[in-house]
Amino acid sequence: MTGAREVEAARWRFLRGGAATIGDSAVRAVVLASWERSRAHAVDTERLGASFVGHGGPPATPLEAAGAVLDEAHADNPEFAGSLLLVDADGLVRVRRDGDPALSDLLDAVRLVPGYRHAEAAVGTTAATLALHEGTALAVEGPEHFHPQLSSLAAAAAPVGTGRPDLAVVVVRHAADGAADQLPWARALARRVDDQGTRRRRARVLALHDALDAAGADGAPWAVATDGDVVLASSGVRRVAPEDQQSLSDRALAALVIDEPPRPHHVDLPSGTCAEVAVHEIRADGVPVGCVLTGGPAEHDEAPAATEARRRQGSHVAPTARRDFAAPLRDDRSAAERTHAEARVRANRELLSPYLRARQEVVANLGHRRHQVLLGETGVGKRTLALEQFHRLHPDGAVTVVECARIGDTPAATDPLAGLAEASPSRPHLALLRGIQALGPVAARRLDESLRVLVARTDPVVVVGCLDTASVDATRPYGLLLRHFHETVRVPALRYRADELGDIAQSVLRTMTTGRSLRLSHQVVRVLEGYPWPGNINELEDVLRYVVARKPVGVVQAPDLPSLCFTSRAPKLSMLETAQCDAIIQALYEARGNRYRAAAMLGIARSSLYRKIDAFGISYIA
Ligand SMILES: Nc1ncnc2c1ncn2[C@@H]1O[C@H](COP(=O)(O)OP(=O)(O)OP(=O)(O)O)[C@@H](O)[C@H]1O
Repeated sequence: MTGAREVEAARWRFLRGGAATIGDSAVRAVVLASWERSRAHAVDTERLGASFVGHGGPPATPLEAAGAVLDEAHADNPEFAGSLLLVDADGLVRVRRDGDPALSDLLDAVRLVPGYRHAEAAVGTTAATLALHEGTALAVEGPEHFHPQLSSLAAAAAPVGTGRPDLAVVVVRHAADGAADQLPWARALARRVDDQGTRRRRARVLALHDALDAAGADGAPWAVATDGDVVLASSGVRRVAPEDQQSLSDRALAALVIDEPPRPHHVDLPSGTCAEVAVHEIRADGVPVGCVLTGGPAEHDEAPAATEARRRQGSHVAPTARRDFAAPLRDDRSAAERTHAEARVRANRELLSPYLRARQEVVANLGHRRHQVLLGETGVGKRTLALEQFHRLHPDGAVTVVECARIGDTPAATDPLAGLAEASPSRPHLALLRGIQALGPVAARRLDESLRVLVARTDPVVVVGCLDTASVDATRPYGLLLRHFHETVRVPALRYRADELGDIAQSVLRTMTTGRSLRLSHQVVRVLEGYPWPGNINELEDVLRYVVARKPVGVVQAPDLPSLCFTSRAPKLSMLETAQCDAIIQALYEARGNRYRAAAMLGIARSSLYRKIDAFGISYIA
C-alpha cells in the first residue's frame, strides 16, 4: 500500500481539487470512491459531524450476543491494546469494548461512543461504513479516513452475516499500529457474532414452541406464544374467528410491554365470546424471551342472571330488572333510534375522555384555521398536542415556535413573527406562541402588531397560543393578544387522564431508553395512576428519569419508584370522574357485564375501559 504520507498528501489534494488532482495509485479505489461519496455529502472536515442519536432500535443480530462475543475476545487476548466495536448500517456505534486506556480516550474524543452516529454522510470514510457498503472485510488506516480528526486511528471491519448485513465488527488501534493485519480477526469475530445471534434466535423460537407444547399438554384449548417478532398460535386458536385470533395475538404481544396478571382473568373477544386467559413469561437460558397466553372460552359466557347487584365503592344498588339498552345499537332499529344511539356514544366518549375531546377541538380548529388558545397547567402537553395534530393534518406544513419568555422586552428586541407577517407563506404554517403569560408589555405590543396582520390575511397561517392556567389574568400584558384568538381549548391535567397514564409513561420511557428493554410492571402503573401529578408530564418525566438512572433495563417494580409517588394519593373522585364512573357502571350493567359491548356503547377502546374500571376501583359488575 502507498505510504501514510503519500495518502495524507493525496487526501489534502483531493479536499482542495477532487479526484482529478490525485494519481491512480495514490489511494485504493474503494477508499477513493468513499472519499467521493463523503465529498458529495458535504462532510465538514473542520468539525466532526458525529451526533448523538440515542441507542436506536434492535438490529437483526441480538446485541447482547454480540457484546458477549466481544467480552470473550478481550478476555482471551489480554495483550490486545485496542478496542472492539459494533457499528450498525446507519453508522450508529452500538457496542464498544476497550483494551487500552489511551486509545479509549482518543475514541471518546472523536465520539466513537455508543449512541453516536458515524455515518459516511456525517464523518466521511470509516472502516465500518466501507465494509458494510462493500459487503466485505476492509481496513482503513490513518489518513485514509476522510476526516482529519480520525487520522490517528486504524481500523479493520467485517460485516456480520451475509446478504444485507446490518452490523459490522470493528477492530480499532492507533494509526501507528496499523489494522490490515487485524482483518482475519475481525472476520472471525463477525462470524462468531453471527453464530451467537443465530443460536440465540433459534433458542428463542424453540422456547416459544416448547411453551406452546406445554400449554397443549396442560389441556389449554388456546395458546399463543410470542417473543415480539414471532407469534405462534396453537391449532385451537387457529379454529376461532379471525378477529378473535387477532385479539388473542394482540393481547399476547401487549403482555410483553404491559404486565398481564398470571392468574386467569376474563376478557371479551370481538365476536362476543367471553374468554378466560392467563399470561406467563417464557425464559430461555434463564433470560426472559417472550410470553405465552393460554386460555379458552369462559364456562359461563353470560353473567349469572340471578346476580343483580352492582356497586361502586359500596354505594350502588341494583335495579330490579334488566333492560336491553344496547338494542338501539343494532341494525334492525329505526334511523332515529340509531342516530340517538350514535349521539349517546359520542356523548359518552366525550365524558369519558376530556383529553380526547380537547384533542378533537384542537384538530377542528386547526383544520378550519381558527386561531386558538390552549389553556392548561404547566407541562400538560399543550405544545406537543398542537404540534402533533398540526403535523398530522399537514405533513408538509411549516412551524414557527415562539418562546414568549425569551422575547426581550425592550424596543430593540426582534419580533419573532415579523418575517411571517411580511411574507405570506404558500403552504400551511403554524405559529405556536408558547407561554404567552410570560410576555412583557413591550413584547406583547409588538406581537399584537404582527398578529393583527397575520389573522387579517387569508393565507394558511394558523396561530396557537399556549397559556398556563396558573397565570390566567387577562389584565396582564398577554391580555392584549386575546382578541386575535377565536377559540379556547382546555387541556386537562394528567391526573384526569388516569386511564392513559400507563401508555404515556411507557412512551416517555421508550424515548429515554432508546433500544433498551425497560418496562413498567402492572403494580407500578397502578401507583402512578394514584399520584396526582401536580407537575403533569414534566414531573412524570422527572420521576422516570430517576427510575432509568437506577434501573436501566428490566421491569420497573414499585420499590424502584421515588418515595414521592407513594406519599400523596390522588384526591377523591372529582365531579367529572364521578360522572364517568357512573356512565361505565351504567354501560356495563346494560351490556350485562359484557365489556366488549359496554366499550362499544361508551365509544371507547376496550383497553381503555379496562383501565378505567381499575382506576375507578369498580370492583364487581354482574
Ligand atoms: N402524549 C404525550 N406522551 C408522552 N410525552 C408527552 C406527551 N405530551 C407531552 N409530552 C412531553 O411532556 C413534556 C411537556 O410537554 P409540552 O411542552 O407539550 O407541555 P406544555 O403544556 O406545552 O408545557 P409548558 O406549560 O411548560 O409550556 C414534553 O417533554 C413532552 O415531550
